[in-house]
Amino acid sequence: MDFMPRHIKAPAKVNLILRIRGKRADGYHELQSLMCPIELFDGLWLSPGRPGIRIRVKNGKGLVPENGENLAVRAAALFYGAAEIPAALDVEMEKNIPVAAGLGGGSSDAAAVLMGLNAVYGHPLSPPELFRLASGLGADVPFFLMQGAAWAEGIGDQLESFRKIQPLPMVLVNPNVALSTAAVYKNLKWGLTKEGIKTKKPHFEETLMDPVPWLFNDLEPVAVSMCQEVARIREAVLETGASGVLMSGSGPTVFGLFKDQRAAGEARSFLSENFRHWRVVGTQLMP
Ligand SMILES: C[C@](O)(CO)[C@H](O)COP(=O)(O)OP(=O)(O)OC[C@H]1O[C@@H](n2ccc(N)nc2=O)[C@H](O)[C@@H]1O
Ligand SMILES: Nc1ncnc2c1ncn2[C@@H]1O[C@H](COP(=O)(O)OP(=O)(O)OP(=O)(O)O)[C@@H](O)[C@H]1O
Repeated sequence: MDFMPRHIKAPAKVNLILRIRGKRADGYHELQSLMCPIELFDGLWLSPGRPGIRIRVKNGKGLVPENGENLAVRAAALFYGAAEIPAALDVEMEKNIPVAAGLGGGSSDAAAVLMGLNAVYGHPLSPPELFRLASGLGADVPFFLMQGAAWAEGIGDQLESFRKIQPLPMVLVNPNVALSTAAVYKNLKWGLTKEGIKTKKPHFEETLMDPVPWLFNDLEPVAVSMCQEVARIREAVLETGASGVLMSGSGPTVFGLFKDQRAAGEARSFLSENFRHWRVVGTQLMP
């Protein structure tokens, strides 16, 4: 089955709130999180190809696998299997989202491929079927099917759309060090019986007006203990006048929120000029 080549965009995310509630017998952690897509995208070209699934990574070579281990390819393979369509796909990936960074890049690529292929083949899979495939690929993947901010519980798979967020200006700083999500959770050393604090789902009107007082991440001290740069970045971003600073997900990327584009722009210039070994990106919460 042929289709017209299609370009799709896969956004990164930040966790504005991330509370770990406990550990399940299978090793996964129960959490509560306010997750929000941001305006930083990987680009993916889906084109019909010879039988099979191939991927070519245009930039960031060596950062992500260019084979069947790439989450985009794994997602495509699951899609073709579930839809009972013979696989024939070329994927070209422009990797802009830092890898193993707490920004959910691989998960977003996977969700974008699931939705993109479902669209080009005329929606053979229902939303619950897509959701099931997404859950099998990783805890963060279902969130990216929501295409907007969401309140997440369970291991990140019980999702509720959260009203549109303000397009708040933000600066992301990544120390150019990869931090494995599995290692960060492991270092949390959470007992099976221990119960974390249960957070009430935040009141969305208040949070959306100003998320700063709500910013919280249980994994931040763990990541700091594994990568001291996270603490240095936090300090440096706060010194630029950010109204709030937090590490995203399992890190090590830190984001700073700013009251307007001008303040964010100045902070971005200052940080990129003075800390050349960090990757500094200007972005905003996706409205
Ligand atoms: C840190 C977050 O990004 C916050 O949104 C997610 O919880 C991580 O989601 P993810 O990267 O999609 O995670 P997966 O790829 O499913 O799992 C990677 C590893 O992280 C750990 N993991 C992940 C999610 C979760 N709720 N509990 C966990 O303990 C597990 O050890 C797992 O082996
Ligand atoms: N398309 C992809 N993009 C990014 N990483 C991928 C991809 N496919 C496979 N991977 C592998 O997955 C790992 C990290 O994935 P990812 O970038 O999603 O982590 P992350 O941004 O830290 O996610 P999280 O926010 O869930 O912590 C790396 O080891 C990388 O090689």
